[in-house]
Amino acid sequence: MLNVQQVSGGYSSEAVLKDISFTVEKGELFGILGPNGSGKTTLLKMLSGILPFQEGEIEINGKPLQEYNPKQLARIIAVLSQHSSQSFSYRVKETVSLGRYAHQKGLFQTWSTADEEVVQKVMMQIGVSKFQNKNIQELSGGEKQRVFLAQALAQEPEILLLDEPTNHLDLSYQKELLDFLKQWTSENGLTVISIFHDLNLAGLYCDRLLLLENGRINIDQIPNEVLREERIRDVYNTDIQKHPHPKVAAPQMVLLPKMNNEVVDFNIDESRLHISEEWIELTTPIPLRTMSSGVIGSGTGWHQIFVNRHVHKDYSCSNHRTEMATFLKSKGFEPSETVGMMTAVVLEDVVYKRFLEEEFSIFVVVTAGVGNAIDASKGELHSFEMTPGTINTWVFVTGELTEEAFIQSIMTATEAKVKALNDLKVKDEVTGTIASGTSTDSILIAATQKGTVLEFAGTITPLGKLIGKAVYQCTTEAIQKSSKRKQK
Ligand SMILES: Nc1ncnc2c1ncn2[C@@H]1O[C@H](COP(=O)(O)OP(=O)(O)OP(=O)(O)O)[C@@H](O)[C@H]1O
Repeated sequence: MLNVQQVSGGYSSEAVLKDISFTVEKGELFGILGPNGSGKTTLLKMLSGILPFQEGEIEINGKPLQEYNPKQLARIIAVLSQHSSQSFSYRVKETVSLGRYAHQKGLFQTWSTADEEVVQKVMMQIGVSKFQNKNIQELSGGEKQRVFLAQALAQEPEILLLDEPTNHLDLSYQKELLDFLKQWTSENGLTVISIFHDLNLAGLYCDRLLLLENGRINIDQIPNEVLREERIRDVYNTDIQKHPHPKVAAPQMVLLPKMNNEVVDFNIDESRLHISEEWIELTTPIPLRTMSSGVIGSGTGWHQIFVNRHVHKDYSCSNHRTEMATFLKSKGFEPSETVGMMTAVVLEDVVYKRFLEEEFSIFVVVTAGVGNAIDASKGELHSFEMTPGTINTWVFVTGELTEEAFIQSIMTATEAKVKALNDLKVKDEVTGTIASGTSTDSILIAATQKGTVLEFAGTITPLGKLIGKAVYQCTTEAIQKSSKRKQK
């Protein structure tokens, strides 16, 4: 549909764009990225035919751009630039109707029924019909943007060129506009070429991205390939990190603000632990990076309060998250800052241990009972039942863990727990075999993310060795304590 071959050019003798080649297929949502001054707007101007280029060729549907006259070009390409400062005093419908200019025929450019139909349809689709009789000056920035989009679409173009379309739009309008453009590309075959400053929106919506750097193409590829950490860090000269979007298979980049990585001068030990009959609590002076399976605060996050709450073994788990959040609030804990777990174990039987290495320390807290012990390899012989957690393991680390180390910490802690059950010969009562855990165990790994970088936490790494030893000892002692209590 659009073919750009070895285009170079700019505003004077010195070329702004150098040797640009790419193609865009019909129905693609194609994003143009690049730092300030890299040539994005210049490229868009050349594609729309308003800025001549000195070398190369731009073809639309196989025909060179220069061979189209302005009216022919306007039937193929519509441009939505940043209109926010435009001050024409037209009514909304008149503004949208200007988009029909290229389609009007004859000497007097008469307004046809077809023109009226297109304008009405587009206004309805974009949601501007309701203020069609208002003066455009009376609209908000977001509403104006929608009117100009309606004008561009009333042109019934094959290609829509956009210069930062989401600029000035609030979150919900950004999403609405891009959802809408995406829908038009897939349903109506519209080709959209748009400049983006927001890499995350580009990554989320575009089929392909072209990254410009100093007037040249750095890469023209799918978003996941273009939005690589090293590349974006180099081209934009800033510190960023890439993460997967939580719901969609799209890359997301987060900025890393300048941080002071001062050594933490607080310990995580028993002095921070408060144990009552109702709950065990540990609070830290700064939020810790967490990975957990808690009822509240599960997944990865940053949390400052850690609560292990005692509930009766017949606790109804039908609405446990809401009930737990209400409980936390009633005790003065902010649920968004808390990792909260539940256990039917008597909290007095908690076991905790702290181990120190030269550069880091760990503090492990375990509550354990084995009333519903299960052999994980034979779980299928059990019916599914939600019961409050029985072995709850907390691992606090003063150090900076990589993502890898977080996951390995969970593995190491789990392996140590399984070994403790194995050595104590805890049995799965249904299968009669050695149990590997209980049906609702929970785990928390929480790290200060300051000080020593701990890259790994496998069983023979410095961190893994401590986690394995501490979890094994704590779990063993906690099971022994609760078993003794049962025997009494
Ligand atoms: N009308 C003009 N006359 C002369 N030089 C220009 C003109 N417009 C832009 N330039 C120069 O061309 C280069 C590329 O500008 P362009 O506007 O294409 O960059 P951009 O990537 O769109 O930047 P931004 O992200 O800041 O909008 C810049 O060095 C700029 O100074």
